[in-house]
Amino acid sequence: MGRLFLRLIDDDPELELHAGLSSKDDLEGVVGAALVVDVTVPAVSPGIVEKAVRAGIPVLVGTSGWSEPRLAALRRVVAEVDGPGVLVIPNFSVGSVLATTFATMAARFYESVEIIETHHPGKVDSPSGTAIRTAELIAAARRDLGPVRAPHADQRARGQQVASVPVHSLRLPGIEARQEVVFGGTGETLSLLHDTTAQSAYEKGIRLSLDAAPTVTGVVVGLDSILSLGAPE
Ligand SMILES: NC(=O)C1=CN([C@@H]2O[C@H](COP(=O)(O)OP(=O)(O)OC[C@H]3O[C@@H](n4cnc5c(N)ncnc54)[C@H](OP(=O)(O)O)[C@@H]3O)[C@@H](O)[C@H]2O)C=CC1
Ligand SMILES: O=C(O)C1=N[C@H](C(=O)O)C[C@H](O)C1
Repeated sequence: MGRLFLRLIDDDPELELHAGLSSKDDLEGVVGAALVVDVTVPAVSPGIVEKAVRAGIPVLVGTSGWSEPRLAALRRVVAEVDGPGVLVIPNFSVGSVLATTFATMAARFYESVEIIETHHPGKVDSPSGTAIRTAELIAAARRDLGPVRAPHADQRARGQQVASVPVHSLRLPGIEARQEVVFGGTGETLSLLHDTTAQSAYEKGIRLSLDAAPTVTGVVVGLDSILSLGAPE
């Protein structure tokens, strides 16, 4: 992802790279930048983002692992500093954010829903950030209806529950990223499948996010927040 960002920044005459940092570099390297982009690993992402916010620099986060408790802690830091905002994008693919939006729309109509996410074997975290975000939005859409029905959820093979939604993670060669949200109802199922077949799927969302992030206030989450996803007129 870092390399993809470097290429897109290089291609854009409006943008200039301040510094490209890896795990071996000192974080002081961000000082003086107009925007920090964090595409690292969930274990270090909160520290990087907090450092940038406290240095007065807006942040675009693509790293996974930003569940609601982590976002709540970040909101407190951003409010305390009363400075730049943070744009957190769990998935830069337009198709993925549409699929998550459709899943949120369907959530109130089904008692049962489970998520199957499949990624390349190099992915270090599970469940994926996209699956966590999707499960949390489904639970929020059903807030007055209660948790989803997940029978025998205490058995390990039934997946990890995120906001009551069972999530099953597969790591397989031959796959970039895929998520299927399966709803079960009376005499029917509904499956919403999104497949990322190449990293080029992230390019449009990255360009839009680089444009939007410097002027964001507070903590803003999701590509849907900067896209117009309303129904056609
Ligand atoms: N939002 C989205 O649409 C997408 C998000 N992602 C997420 O983005 C993240 C990165 O993915 P990906 O690029 O595939 O992962 P990689 O493992 O290829 O890259 C991780 C990068 O993080 C760097 N890093 C690790 N630790 C630190 C540290 N302490 N300080 C600074 N940099 C560090 C690594 O540096 P080094 O090379 O020195 O180890 C490396 O450059 C993941 O969380 C992934 O889930 C991925 C695809 C799409
Ligand atoms: O690591 C990846 O590859 C991806 N990570 C993000 C996630 O955890 O959801 C986004 C996308 O699924 C690719």
